[in-house]
Amino acid sequence: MTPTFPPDFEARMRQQLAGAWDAFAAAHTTPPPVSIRLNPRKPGPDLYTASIPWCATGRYLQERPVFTLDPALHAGAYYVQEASSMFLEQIFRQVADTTVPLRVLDLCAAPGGKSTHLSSLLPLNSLLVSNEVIRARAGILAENLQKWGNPNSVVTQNDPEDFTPLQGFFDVMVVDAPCSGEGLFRKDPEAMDAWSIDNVQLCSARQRRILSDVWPALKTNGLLIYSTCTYNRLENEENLAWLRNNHDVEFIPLTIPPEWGIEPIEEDGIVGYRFAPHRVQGEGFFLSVIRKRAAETEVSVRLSKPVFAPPAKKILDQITTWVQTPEDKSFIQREDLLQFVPIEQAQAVAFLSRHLRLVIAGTFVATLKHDKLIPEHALALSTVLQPEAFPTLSVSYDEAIQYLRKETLPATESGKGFGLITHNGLSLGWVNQLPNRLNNLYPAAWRIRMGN
Ligand SMILES: C[S@@+](CC[C@H](N)C(=O)[O-])C[C@H]1O[C@@H](n2cnc3c(N)ncnc32)[C@H](O)[C@@H]1O
Repeated sequence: MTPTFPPDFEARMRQQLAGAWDAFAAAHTTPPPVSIRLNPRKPGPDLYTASIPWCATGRYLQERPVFTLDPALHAGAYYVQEASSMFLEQIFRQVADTTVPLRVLDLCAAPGGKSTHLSSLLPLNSLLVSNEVIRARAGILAENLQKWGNPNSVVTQNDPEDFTPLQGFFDVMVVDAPCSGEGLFRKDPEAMDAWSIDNVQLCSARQRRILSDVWPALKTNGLLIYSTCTYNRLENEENLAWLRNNHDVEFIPLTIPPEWGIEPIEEDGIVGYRFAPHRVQGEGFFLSVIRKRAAETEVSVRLSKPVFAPPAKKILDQITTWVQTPEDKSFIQREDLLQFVPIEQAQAVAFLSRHLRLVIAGTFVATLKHDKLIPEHALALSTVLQPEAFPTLSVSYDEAIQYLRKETLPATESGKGFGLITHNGLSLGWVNQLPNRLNNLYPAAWRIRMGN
């Protein structure tokens, strides 16, 4: 049955879509497609049925499995994401230069759909700063990026205005702005109750504020990717026109085969792309790529004194055997926590720590407890874990679920000390092997609660 759309929304969309309103409304009576994006650096699950044309690792599923009960999801082998959003990939295929390390900001990043994608699209010696202003959501973002496992991510929890002083720091900025969410009405019909013209206006004004705050942090010739999951002009075309009127910008066109069903928008010098569910197999989405032409000064990331202490030699000797290619990593110690970042980005991360609230700086390796190193969960999920460094305990599906529920597993014959639990070649986390049982070290906050 066609949903009852908010009357003001329907009236506007009828006008905006001209003759296509009936097809648009009818698309809201069909179930939203289920799609996932595979992690190219982890063994993939054998789940997919069809590829998503604009994303090499995107797959449509025939039906929605119980994702929570799939160990591969918890291991970061894939991310559940609606298909239109995966279009981000085309910018990195067509416009951005990914042969060199890039500094990228994902400003409104939680829960991490675009950030996990960006982290795979960027060279591993790049720096991805994934930011989320709301504290609880920043925690979920950090969890998802740790599961994804790439060493190029930093998670921050800041207001957009905190980025204003970082002049010319970023090569690419993604602003996936908080919006009125018209494009999610099919997936989340309750979003219709929150919709109003006042809220659209409020969102549009907030988006302009966000863009003004972060604009100085983009380099000259740097790319801004602006996206929303809404259809109205106020939050899309009119915000782009406002950007063009207030800043020296160039809109970048992308090459899009017509059969993809994406609607290119070109008017008055602005260029954008609209996704609607009667034309694409995905939800409503809008995206535009903008190059900054104005000359921007670049902040110096050089600091007079080192911010982070290097670990003691004895510790370093041990943890460098736990990761692949330790020579291209910079290891640091923050209180009892040992972590690493790509060596090329060490100075930039130290600089950021002076300006931003870092939730995660690189990959957590271990915690120092009474002179003993306890491996961190993030290391188990890291794509650069040295697999030979720890004994592995390959478990069945039922045992994997037991482990992910943080239940105690029976002892094995394999030895004592820290061991890596794996299922279908994917690392799930650590256990401490004791003579009579395996002590389950899965993070309590991440455990599966379903069905308990
Ligand atoms: C569309 S969602 C981001 C989705 C995310 N990019 C992804 O792909 O998974 C917008 C995000 O902006 C955050 N947000 C809300 N108000 C904000 C503000 N004033 N400034 C910056 N971000 C804000 C929300 O908490 C939300 O996480």
